[in-house]
Amino acid sequence: MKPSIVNIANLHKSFGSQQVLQGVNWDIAQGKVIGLLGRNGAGKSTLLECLLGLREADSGASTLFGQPATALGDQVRAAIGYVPQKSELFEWLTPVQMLDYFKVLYPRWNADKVAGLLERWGFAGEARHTQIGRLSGGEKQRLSIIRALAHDPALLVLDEPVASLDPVGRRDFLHELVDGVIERDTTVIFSTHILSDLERVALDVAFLQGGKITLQAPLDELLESAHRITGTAAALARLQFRDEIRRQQDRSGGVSILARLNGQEAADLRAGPDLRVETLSLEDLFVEVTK
Ligand SMILES: Nc1ncnc2c1ncn2[C@@H]1O[C@H](COP(=O)(O)OP(=O)(O)OP(=O)(O)O)[C@@H](O)[C@H]1O
Repeated sequence: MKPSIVNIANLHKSFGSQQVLQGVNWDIAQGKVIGLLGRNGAGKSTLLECLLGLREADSGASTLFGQPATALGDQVRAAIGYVPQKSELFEWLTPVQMLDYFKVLYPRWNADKVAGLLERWGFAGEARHTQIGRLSGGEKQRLSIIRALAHDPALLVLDEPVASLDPVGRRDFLHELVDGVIERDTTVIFSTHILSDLERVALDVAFLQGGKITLQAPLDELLESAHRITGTAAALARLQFRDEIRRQQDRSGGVSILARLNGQEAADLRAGPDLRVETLSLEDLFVEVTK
């Protein structure tokens, strides 16, 4: 079994009376690539910040590489790459100056990789000597990603990394993630709302809902096994599932169950009367799980 890189135990965080994280438990093994999903305001950024020790939780613990996130040693710090939702780059420096500044801080800085990414990601010409404050939102985001990848981190945490990228920028980023990062057994956690991107790179998905990770599974397995079963309350009342995700009743009295089924279980249900059994797209699944 691969070692655990991130371990979160019973993490709570409130802002005033608003309880955002309500007992998050999450264990992430080395080499996992996880897409973190949740509705706007679900607490994804808060969770990623608490996970990294950048924001103090009210209770509970987060450990990275076995060390408390709030007291990381230099070696562990140097093994982490982070792209925040709003990048805080040094606006008065140029991209080259900013990267030179960070280079000194990281023993494993990969200068060849940085040069290649600058070249391919739109910083071949003038932009590399333009003050960062004058770059567009997408250019700043690319730069923030370059900075996070530059030291070949063992743990990469990305908070909506592609939100301001155009389709070409997103494709370039996904390429880099698949070829340059995931292949090296890097552990990656990234939050996103762009589900099509997730289907291209995420091996696992985790849903944050109601302040907890309510579901985590390999994406392909989940898409294959997740079914929505609908029918009358009477027909569904009899059904019990080994792997039921949620069960709810709508206003008209109809019931819908979201459950993970194997092929045989789905076929048996379909053969019975009064039930509708459907597989779900990732978007449908997102809607169902985060209701
Ligand atoms: N510093 C803060 N002070 C007060 N409330 C905050 C603070 N940071 C976050 N919140 C609140 O906590 C909740 C979760 O915010 P968070 O940014 O973690 O959500 P998110 O899942 O990342 O959302 P999105 O998908 O929109 O980026 C929101 O309701 C937000 O308003």
